[in-house]
Amino acid sequence: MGVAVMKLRNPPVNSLSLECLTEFTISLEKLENDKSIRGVILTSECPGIFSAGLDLLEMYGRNPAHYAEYWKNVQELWLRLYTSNMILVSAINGASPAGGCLLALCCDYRVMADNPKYTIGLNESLLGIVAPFWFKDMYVNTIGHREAERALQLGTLFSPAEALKVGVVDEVVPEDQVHSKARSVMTKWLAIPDHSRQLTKNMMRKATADNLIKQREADIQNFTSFISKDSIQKSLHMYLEKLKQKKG
Ligand SMILES: CCCCCC/C=C/CC(=O)SCCNC(=O)CCNC(=O)[C@H](O)C(C)(C)COP(=O)(O)OP(=O)(O)OC[C@H]1O[C@@H](n2cnc3c(N)ncnc32)[C@H](O)[C@@H]1OP(=O)(O)O
Repeated sequence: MGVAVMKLRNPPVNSLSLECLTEFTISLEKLENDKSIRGVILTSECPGIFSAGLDLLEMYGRNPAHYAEYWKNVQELWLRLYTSNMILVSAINGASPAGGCLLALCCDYRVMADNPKYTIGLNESLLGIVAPFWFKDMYVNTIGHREAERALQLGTLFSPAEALKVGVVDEVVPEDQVHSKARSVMTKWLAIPDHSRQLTKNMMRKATADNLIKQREADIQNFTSFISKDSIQKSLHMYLEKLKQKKG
């Protein structure tokens, strides 16, 4: 029925390394250019993890040129996903913090597995970093200003039930039904004529995408100088140590 399933596979946690981001963007571009494909189901092949978000090791201990290159690719993937003409449905079958949540938010519909161990949200402030304006814009578009304001400041990671309540996801289903539900949602969306659905999507999303497009270079500069700061590098170091210690 012209539907592709994209499975993220970058063990152990599907972090979005530079290589992973680049491959993702290229695959998406290929699908976008394949006229037989009308929809994509985005999911993960890593057990229990949808995506751990941006790769912290791409943002820690590197040089400014690397940070700039990395951020340019983060922007590129986001723009492609957010403005895709295809129907995107995410089957969120695991934890989905920060950049993982960002991927899901780009989709037209989000189905999440009902497992309280899986959380989702933009938790950047917990890491001592700040979600950029275009992450924030998409959050506001999805859950409204007040909820986004609170969730962004607190770095809230929502359980599936909370995520459903606040509107971060559209549906929560038993874990073994995530993929079948994503497929049935896709079938419903495929019944809508492409041209009217695409024009409507574009109307809803264009202003948010244009907001980044018109200041991409400044956003890269801003990221590079922010992430290069000693204080921010220290925060990332502490966060990485905390992740290690968690293992015991
Ligand atoms: C204007 C400036 C703007 C700046 C904005 C920058 C925006 C950033 C957005 C982001 O996406 S930042 C990344 C945020 N991600 C997280 O906070 C997730 C952190 N990870 C976790 O919470 C957990 O790892 C998990 C995903 C819930 C999985 O838990 P699990 O117990 O299954 O695995 P771990 O033992 O914790 O991890 C295994 C292994 O993977 C490493 N790792 C985890 N997450 C990342 C990551 N995002 N990047 C790189 N590496 C990661 C972890 O350190 C372990 O490594 P080890 O070597 O095996 O110890």
